Amino acid sequence: MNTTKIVVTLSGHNDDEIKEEIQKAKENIDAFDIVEIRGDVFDALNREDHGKKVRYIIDSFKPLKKEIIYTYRTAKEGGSGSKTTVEYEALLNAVCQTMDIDYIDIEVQSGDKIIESVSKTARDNNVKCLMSHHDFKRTPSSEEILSIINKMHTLGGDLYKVAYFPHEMKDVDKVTGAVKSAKQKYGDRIIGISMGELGKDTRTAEGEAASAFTYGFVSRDAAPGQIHVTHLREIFTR
Ligand SMILES: O=C1C[C@@](O)(C(=O)O)C[C@@H](O)[C@@H]1O
Repeated sequence: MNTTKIVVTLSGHNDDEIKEEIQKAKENIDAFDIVEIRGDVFDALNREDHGKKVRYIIDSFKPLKKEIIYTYRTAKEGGSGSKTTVEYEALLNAVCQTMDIDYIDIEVQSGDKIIESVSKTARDNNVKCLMSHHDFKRTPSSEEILSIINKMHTLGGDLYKVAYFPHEMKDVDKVTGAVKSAKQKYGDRIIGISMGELGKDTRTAEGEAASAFTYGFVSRDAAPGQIHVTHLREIFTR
C-alpha cells in the first residue's frame, strides 16, 4: 500500500498572495495531507510580522486537520533566507516553542551544534525533525547522498530529505537508488527528490522507491518540477 503523504508548499510572499494560496488550497483540501510554510519568503519582515503570517496560515489549516511543516530555506540551499546561523537557530527554536507545528525542517549543513539545539527544542515541544539537504545546481554521487542520509540518522532526525538538481538521467537514478537503499536501512522515513523535468518521476515514485512525503503546489511551484497537488493525489489514488 502506498503511504506517501502529499505536502502542499505555500510560498506566497504578501497578504494577497497568501490569501489566494490559502483559498486555492481550501478548494483542493482533499488533495494534500500536510501544509509546508516557507518562512524564508517572509525574510524582509520583522520577527513579529513574520510570526503573524505563520500563525495565520497555521490557523487556516489546523482546524481542517492538516499537519504543518515549518521550513526556513536558506539562500545557500536554494531558498530566499539570508539569516545568519545564529539567527537561523533562534528562529527555528522560537517557531518550535511558540507555533502549533508538527515538523520543523532543519538543514543538515547548518552545523551539529545548531542541529542539537533545535532538535532538543523540537522534541521538548512534540515537533518532529525533518532533516534536509538540497543542491539546486547538481546531484552529488550516490556515496555522498548516502553518507548525508547516514548523518541525518546519526543526528537523530525523524525524516531524512534530499533534493538535488539533475543534468542527466544518471543523476535521477542516483537519487532513486539512494532512496531504495536508505529505506532498507532506515525504513519509511526517506524523501528523495530529483528536481526539474528530468526528475519528475521521483515525485510520484511508488513501491520501494516511494518517498515518505512528496511536495506539490496549488498556485505557484516553489521548486523546479513540482506538480499540482490534485495531480499528485490522482496518481497516488489510482
Ligand atoms: O525541500 C523541499 C522540496 C522542494 O525543494 C521541492 O523540490 O519540491 C520544495 C521545498 O519547499 C521543500 O522544502
